[in-house]
Amino acid sequence: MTQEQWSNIRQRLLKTVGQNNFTTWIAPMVPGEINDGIITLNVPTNFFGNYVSQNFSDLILHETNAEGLDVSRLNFALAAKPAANSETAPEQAKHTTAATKPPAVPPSVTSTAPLDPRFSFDNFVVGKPNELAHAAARRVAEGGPVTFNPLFLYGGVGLGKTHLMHAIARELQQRQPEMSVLYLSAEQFMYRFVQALRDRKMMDFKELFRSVDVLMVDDVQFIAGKDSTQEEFFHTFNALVDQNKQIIISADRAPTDIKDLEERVQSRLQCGLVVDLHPTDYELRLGILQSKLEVQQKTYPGLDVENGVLEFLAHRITSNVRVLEGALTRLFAFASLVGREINMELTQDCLADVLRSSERKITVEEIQRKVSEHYNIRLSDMIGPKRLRSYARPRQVAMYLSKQLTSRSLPEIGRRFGGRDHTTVMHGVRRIEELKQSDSQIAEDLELLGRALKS
Ligand SMILES: Nc1ncnc2c1ncn2[C@@H]1O[C@H](COP(=O)(O)OP(=O)(O)OP(=O)(O)O)[C@@H](O)[C@H]1O
Repeated sequence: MTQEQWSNIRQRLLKTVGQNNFTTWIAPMVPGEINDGIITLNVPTNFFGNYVSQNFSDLILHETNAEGLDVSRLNFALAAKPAANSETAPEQAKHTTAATKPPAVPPSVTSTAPLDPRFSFDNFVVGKPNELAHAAARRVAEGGPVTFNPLFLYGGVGLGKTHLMHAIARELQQRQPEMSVLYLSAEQFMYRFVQALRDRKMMDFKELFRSVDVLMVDDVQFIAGKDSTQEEFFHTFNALVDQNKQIIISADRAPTDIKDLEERVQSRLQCGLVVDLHPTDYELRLGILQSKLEVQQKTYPGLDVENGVLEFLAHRITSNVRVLEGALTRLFAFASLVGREINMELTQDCLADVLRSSERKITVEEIQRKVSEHYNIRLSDMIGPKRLRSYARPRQVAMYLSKQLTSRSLPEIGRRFGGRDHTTVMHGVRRIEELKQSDSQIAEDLELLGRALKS
């Protein structure tokens, strides 16, 4: 880090922590190296390091990142020589610690992030991939005795985690309006925490979070690597579980797969019910499209969709529900603008970019794996030098499919087949092209493999 960068960070910290805190806690620190996303800060005493770590680390991280530095952790090391100002630090520390105790102020009113009215159970389409998550969410939304705590929902991007969280919150509020339900993203949790530190309102913060009946935190993976936030989250979590209050968490992966999440936090997150939303299948995608179609038709009455269009979209757009939904919205907007009906031609025109980017990229390695499984030979034999027909034919099939289904050139394909020459690949491809016409078994194998790879 350059001197100038550190000086910018210090200036911003001065504004957020105030002159007193700055002189006592920030000014004496001397930055060291940044390694693997960890910045070393040299501090005069262990006590000093602990205090800064507990009270200011998220702020420091935030400002360091704002300066464009890729830092996810702070490491406090004892400075060889006392840093400037350090002699005065312990004395001032006492004052500051005392000063951080806030005056007794009533806790602020519990407020939730606004709930999206579109996200209710009524318009959540259930299929095999999400039925367990849906059932668990429904159970929690009934608001009965707490049976699993926390409920941990996870799944890839755009598979409906936030939708289910909002649906639970809405349902709980409707069934039991007196219940205080706090829904927020993990990012908002962190910013509230940092703000409470800055404004010296930690007591209010703690009281607010410990007084709710249901706490819902979306995208918890966000706090990974943010040590003080994790610590505070851990205490909040424990306090609520102790009081038998329901906690619902979502993340983009399972607790054990969240890197840089403390082990104790991971283990707490797993002690209730962990359910995942699997990637959608064709039937679920079609169901979702049909339900979104009704919404679109209310906005654009009279606009019809030709048979086969929804099926085509469900087949082609497999990445996530958000993209699927966006595609339908765009189709309707486009059709109503140009005054055309929604048929296959319009769909191809209007969604060319989405359809192109959602085409699955098949790799040579995948092809090799599938083909060797199909012919029941080892992958190493397919790539290796053996020339026996029982290896050579599958190898040629794999070369042919690699040419057809990937954008790799012949030399690139050759390199992936044990460093073979491009002429060998060309020969293999031609041989299979010939056999495809004369050998019905080969033609059938190609058809089957092609379909399996594209699905
Ligand atoms: N089963 C479903 N039925 C109806 N709509 C769905 C379903 N699954 C997802 N959606 C819709 O897809 C969009 C994306 O869902 P959502 O925001 O809940 O995803 P997410 O899993 O929270 O994604 P992210 O990881 O990006 O936070 C929303 O508009 C949501 O309504």
